[in-house]
Amino acid sequence: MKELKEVIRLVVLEKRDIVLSIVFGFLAGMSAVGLFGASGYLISRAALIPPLYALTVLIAFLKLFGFARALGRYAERYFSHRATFTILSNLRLAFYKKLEPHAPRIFQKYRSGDLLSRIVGDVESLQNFFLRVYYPPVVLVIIFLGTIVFTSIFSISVAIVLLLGLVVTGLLIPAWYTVKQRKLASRLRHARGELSTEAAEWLYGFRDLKIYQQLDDRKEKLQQSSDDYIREDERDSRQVLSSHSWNTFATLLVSWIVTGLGAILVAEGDLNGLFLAMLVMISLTVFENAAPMAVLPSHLDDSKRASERLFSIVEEEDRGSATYNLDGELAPDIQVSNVSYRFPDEEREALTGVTVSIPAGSKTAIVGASGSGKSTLLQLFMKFQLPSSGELMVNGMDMKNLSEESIWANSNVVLQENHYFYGTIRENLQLAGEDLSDEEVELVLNEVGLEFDLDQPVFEKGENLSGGERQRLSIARAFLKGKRLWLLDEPTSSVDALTERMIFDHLYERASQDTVVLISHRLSGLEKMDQIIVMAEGKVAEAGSYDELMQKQGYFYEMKQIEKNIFST
Ligand SMILES: Nc1ncnc2c1ncn2[C@@H]1O[C@H](COP(=O)(O)OP(=O)(O)OP(=O)(O)O)[C@@H](O)[C@H]1O
Repeated sequence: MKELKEVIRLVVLEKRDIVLSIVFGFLAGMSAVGLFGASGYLISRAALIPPLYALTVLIAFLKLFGFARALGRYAERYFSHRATFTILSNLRLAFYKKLEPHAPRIFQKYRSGDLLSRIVGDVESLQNFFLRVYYPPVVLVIIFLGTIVFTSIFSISVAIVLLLGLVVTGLLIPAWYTVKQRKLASRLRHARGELSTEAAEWLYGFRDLKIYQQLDDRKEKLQQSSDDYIREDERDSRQVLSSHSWNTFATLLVSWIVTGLGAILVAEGDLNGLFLAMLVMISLTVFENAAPMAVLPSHLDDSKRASERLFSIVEEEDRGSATYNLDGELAPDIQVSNVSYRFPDEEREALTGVTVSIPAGSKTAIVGASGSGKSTLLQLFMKFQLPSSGELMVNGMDMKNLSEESIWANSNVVLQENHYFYGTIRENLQLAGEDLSDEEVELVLNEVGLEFDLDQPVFEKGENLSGGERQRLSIARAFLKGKRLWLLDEPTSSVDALTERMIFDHLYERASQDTVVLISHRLSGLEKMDQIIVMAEGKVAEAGSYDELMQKQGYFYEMKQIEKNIFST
């Protein structure tokens, strides 16, 4: 049950509703037993033409049991469903709180469809844990015990038959199907994950698939995943039906045994014949409560796997204690010593033995060939990942101990791909701060060379903006945030050279006292930087000021010559 530890913790929080569900479940179950038992007795008694008052009292009891049964069932459903919805909402919240700090790393690791299926599908699956796994066995056992104690007043042997019936329907059959279910359900969940991944790939990649005429292939794959899922789902449903059938068979068998045994006991004079119909009716009714046990194995297995899958996303990596916050008042000092990093499931290291020093308030450019590890290094500065080995210190503190939230809150970040929300230009810029005035926003838009009306609409993912406009909007967001650490990954790759120069002039002005790390694809305009780090194949090839690197005539110098030749031809 360790897979369900977190879910059980959240379930137990709803103590009040759990107790009320059990109390009213017990009331409903016992009232049903009372109702049918009393009707059996009434029929037998009526056949003997008793005085009218005896019948009137029995009929009054019947009405009372009928009323109590309906009330009990309603209240049980009300409290159990209320508990379920509260547990689900707590579960979503608890999961989201765990997910949030790991979000950037997780988005890189999981395909979006798989992640979505886990967040939506697995949380939904867990709604059955309380409703169909956690409390029904408790209600079943106490109703049976109550009924067995009552039955034993009339016949110990009938009570023993009921007890055996409880063991078979409440324990043996569910246990047998729990074992069988284990093999089946993992295939169903795998098929569901595959289907949602394929569906997401199909939707997100529709345009490119169409252009490259690969739609038919993908459609076939999607169809295949859908068929696999339907087949596994049918297999799962057959299993549930079979469990149901065996449970009902055992239930009816017990009623037959009670009838036969009762008849023998009456014939031998060990049981008053008046109570035979009552005992048979009781045995038929009490097993109604065993019906939910037929679906328990599939829901138990489903809940275990769902919980395991859900929390495995956020529990698999020790991210350090992260108890300290980055001081937002100071321009940070970053020291990287002998850092290596390998992406999960990758054989090759993205960074190998990287040592760099980025003093507080300095301006650093990182350049190098595509795939040389520039963005990976920047990701380590943002604590999207932790180094596989080596030391990364910020303001003298190990990165492991700094909370990622404080790093993100205190840095102005422009990544290669940034998100733009459906809304207006103003709303997209207010991501940097809700209280920003229109004047501040307009000033910054001017500095990045955009002449937008603040109420101009922005479509989903910024689809009505050009690549350069989107980048400049991101830079404007970073300008508006105004923190002391700037982490910029090719922020102007789609912007023309003149506008780029203007943007950098404003950047240097705004960040004159701040720590700036800029990944640049162009080698021009880096003269103003305090140092340039040249990366090659995950290592630092060379580092120094612009003049130093040019004098050295090494890797940077060569790159510069190549760039010059390209632009002069
Ligand atoms: N999420 C990832 N999973 C696995 N490998 C990755 C991932 N992201 C990057 N890599 C690999 O790590 C290496 C360094 O990539 P990185 O993005 O840091 O290079 P870069 O220098 O920033 O390249 P570019 O200039 O093209 O952006 C590459 O070999 C790349 O394939």
